[in-house]
Amino acid sequence: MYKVLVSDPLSKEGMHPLLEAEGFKVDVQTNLTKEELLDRIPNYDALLVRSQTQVDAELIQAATRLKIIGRAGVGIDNIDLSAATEQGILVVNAPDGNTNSAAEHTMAMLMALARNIPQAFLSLKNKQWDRKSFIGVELKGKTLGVIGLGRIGAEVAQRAKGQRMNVIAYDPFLTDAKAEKLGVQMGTVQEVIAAGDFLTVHTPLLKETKHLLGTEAFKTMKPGVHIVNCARGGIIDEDALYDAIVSGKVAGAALDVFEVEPFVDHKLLELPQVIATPHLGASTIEAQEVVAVDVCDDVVRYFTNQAVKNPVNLSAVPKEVLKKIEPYLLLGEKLGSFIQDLADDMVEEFHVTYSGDLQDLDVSPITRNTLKGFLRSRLGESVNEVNAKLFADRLGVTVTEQKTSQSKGFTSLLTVEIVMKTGRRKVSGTLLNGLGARIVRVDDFIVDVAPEAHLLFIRHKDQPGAIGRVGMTLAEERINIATMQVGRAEKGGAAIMMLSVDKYVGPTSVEKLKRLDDIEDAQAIEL
Ligand SMILES: NC(=O)C1=CN([C@@H]2O[C@H](COP(=O)(O)OP(=O)(O)OC[C@H]3O[C@@H](n4cnc5c(N)ncnc54)[C@H](O)[C@@H]3O)[C@@H](O)[C@H]2O)C=CC1
Ligand SMILES: O=C(O)C(=O)COP(=O)(O)O
Repeated sequence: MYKVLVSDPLSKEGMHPLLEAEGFKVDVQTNLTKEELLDRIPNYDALLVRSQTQVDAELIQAATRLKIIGRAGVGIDNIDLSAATEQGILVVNAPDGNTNSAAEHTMAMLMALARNIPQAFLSLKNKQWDRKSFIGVELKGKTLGVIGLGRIGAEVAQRAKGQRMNVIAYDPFLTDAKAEKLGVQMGTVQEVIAAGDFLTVHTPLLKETKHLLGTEAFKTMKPGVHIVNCARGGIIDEDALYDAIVSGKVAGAALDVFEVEPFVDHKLLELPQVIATPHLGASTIEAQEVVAVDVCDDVVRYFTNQAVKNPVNLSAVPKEVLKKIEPYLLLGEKLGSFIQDLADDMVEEFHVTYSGDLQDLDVSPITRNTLKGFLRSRLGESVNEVNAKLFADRLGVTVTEQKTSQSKGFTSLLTVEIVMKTGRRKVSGTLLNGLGARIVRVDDFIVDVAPEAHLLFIRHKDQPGAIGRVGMTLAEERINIATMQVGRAEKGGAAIMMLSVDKYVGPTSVEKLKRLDDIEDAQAIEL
């Protein structure tokens, strides 16, 4: 008998695959304290949650019998994925079931915000017939800026078109074809932020999207902009939003999600321009039924030895193979992540080439890990070596794997090349005896740098003073240089600098570098 604990409210109708299957005992206990959960979890084979239960490393460590965690929804930021993977626990989610509900909730919030509906209702409840205080604005003809045009963002964009809004969107994986199909204009993130009369965010919460709308972004927005967040708290900096509303720059905000949840007292709610719901985007009868069916189905599949439909973690590599290729898995992941930071346009092709010793190995797990590194910095932790290829297919990125005998003098060489409409970028890495992983080539330039932490790749003209200007600018930004290499194709021609620095180089500092004389491009790389 497999024991399943359901620790967040799931639709009873949606749980039928599990309730009807033989050999499962389901306990629904949705109000457990952390201590109670820690105490009971060792008795269970499966755990089903939504966003409220914090499945942290402590809980996972205590879960000695647990084989599978099902997240009845999209976001998996309440689950410590690496702790689960380390302990061999499979995590599955339900990525599609609540898309429609979240999109409808976003539209409801957008319209309620434009017409002050919650505020007017509250006033009427307080026995005031006040028609003057709640003059709204129309949506028709206004511009909606959408940041993150994935499942939900795309649905919102289509609905906004129905309201006769103009839609401008930014998503690193947005293709011309998709933009055309949805009838949206494509822009950079800065262009979207500056163009919107209304702005709505639909990205996961990642290192790259944390405080995406912060003090600097608010400065560049249109005065009187309205902001909607039905994705994740933390994408918008709540303190910066508060200040922008108080200063009059932002006319109002509609929030379904918050940096810390749950709460009952929040300073943003003291502002009359803010309307809010307690994380209700996915809370419809329909969505809850579908997401519960999806995860319950996967739990049954897992225990009856069938392939699960929505795996979020776990490698499919046999242990013996894993041992041989393990060091290259990490190198591949780092190279994938490195090349993502070099991509300045939609990536259409992703090629991984193996040479030297690597020719004799089964390299497909390395390719999957490289692809995972590439996609993860944009799509978050839900991308893993199991599902990375699936994500690439969905995004229309062609992935190839090749072996060649040309290892350019290295014992083994792993090269990742991306092809975009605007050009190609390439990075190679190797494992050096005693020194570990190194990046040895970027485009056609030879470098030698450990793929770690904060790097800066600069293309410049080989002219006196260029290096000094970069050094001065970084000093002004209080960024310390740890190592620096320069290389050039020919005297006075194209040249590069590869720096490792002591802290994250933010977009403002990168822009400053790009504006320097003789500097053609600068890219911050976070590994
Ligand atoms: N309020 C609620 O109850 C619900 C919230 N959500 C949240 O909504 C968000 C979106 O969900 P889905 O559309 O299903 O996910 P998705 O994975 O289909 O779409 C996310 C999109 O964000 C894009 N993205 C990643 N980094 C970006 C960046 N720096 N700038 C712009 N775009 C970036 C990705 O390329 C991707 O297309 C997630 O955070 C999810 O957890 C989802 C369902 C319900
Ligand atoms: O699916 C998601 O990402 C959500 O945010 C929905 O969260 P919930 O299942 O309603 O707690």
